[in-house]
Amino acid sequence: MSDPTHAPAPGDAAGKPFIRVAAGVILKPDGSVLLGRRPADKPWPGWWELPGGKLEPGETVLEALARELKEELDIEVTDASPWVTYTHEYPKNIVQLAFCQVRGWVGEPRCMEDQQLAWVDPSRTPLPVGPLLPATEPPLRWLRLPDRYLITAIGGADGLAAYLARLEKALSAGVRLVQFREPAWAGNGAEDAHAAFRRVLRQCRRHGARCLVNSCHPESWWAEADGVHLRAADARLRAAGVPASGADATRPLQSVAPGLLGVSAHTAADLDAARALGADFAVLGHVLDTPSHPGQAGMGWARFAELARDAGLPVFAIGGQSEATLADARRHGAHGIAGIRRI
Ligand SMILES: Nc1nc2c([nH]c(=O)n2[C@H]2C[C@H](O)[C@@H](COP(=O)(O)OP(=O)(O)OP(=O)(O)O)O2)c(=O)[nH]1
Repeated sequence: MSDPTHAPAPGDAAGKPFIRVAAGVILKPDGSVLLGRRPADKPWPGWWELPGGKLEPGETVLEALARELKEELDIEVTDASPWVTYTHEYPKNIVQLAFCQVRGWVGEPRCMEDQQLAWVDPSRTPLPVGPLLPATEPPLRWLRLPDRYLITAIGGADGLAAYLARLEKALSAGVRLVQFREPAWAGNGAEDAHAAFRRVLRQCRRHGARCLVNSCHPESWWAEADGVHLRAADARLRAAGVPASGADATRPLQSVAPGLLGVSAHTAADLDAARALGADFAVLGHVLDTPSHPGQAGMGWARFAELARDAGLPVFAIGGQSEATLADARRHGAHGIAGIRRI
């Protein structure tokens, strides 16, 4: 779980200068990311960061990003999308960093400002470079989150064998993040569901995938999983310190469920709760119409983008998502896609 103190856009509350920065998460198809070492003539000399710089008056984030990457690295950006906007308070200023994923560019990045460059694999820690700027650590951690999140819908004991076969296919195809969520389990009840959860967990682990458990399941199961995924209402209660029924909201979540923390969100208030709890990511939707919410129109991509922009943490799009929508999701600020049927 991440440090919950980094709320976005606190303004100039501490009386410190507030600066806006566009930073490029320049990704090669193999997942490696480009880091730069700050030159001697800038603040924080010698520290490693993502290439980028301050917005000039009247510039959008993507305009500033394109200008900075041309000036610093001599590349032309051809494919960039907003990712996470994150605010960090330094001793002397407050910096709001709009991290953008860059997957297309023309030219070979080269040092134009006397900085040093290195392509690193973010999944290999510690990274083979010197210290990172404090606000550069979260995006490198977020890059270790898969971009597809599969949620189970087994239904009951009768469907388990067929589901495990489907899960095997998804894991073989590269799915590395799964959520066990069975709010309406049919069969012999909780005991049966617990056995199914353990089967799903074992199968995920055989593939090196992580499996979270939804907070609709007993808190006593949570520590077995690779993390917990809180329903929106549970996250709001916990963020407010109100005990949820059957759960001890006063016990720190990290001690009940070590590992990843995901939160479901439908509104800005839900995303605020996710951030307050230090969630690793949120799942926001539903975006497009989906059979799991018949008759309820999706929020659409424009609203999704607006909410995700202020979330301050990685956001998965849910509702009508599939491989075919991943590019759209990224264009609108999503970290990735989540779903039951087509992930
Ligand atoms: N580019 C970049 N800046 C970062 C990162 N993490 C982080 O805390 N920062 C902070 C450091 C600085 O306070 C600020 C960026 O300012 P900068 O001095 O590099 O901006 P700039 O390139 O426009 O430079 P200048 O006009 O001041 O010379 O953001 C990061 O990963 N990338």
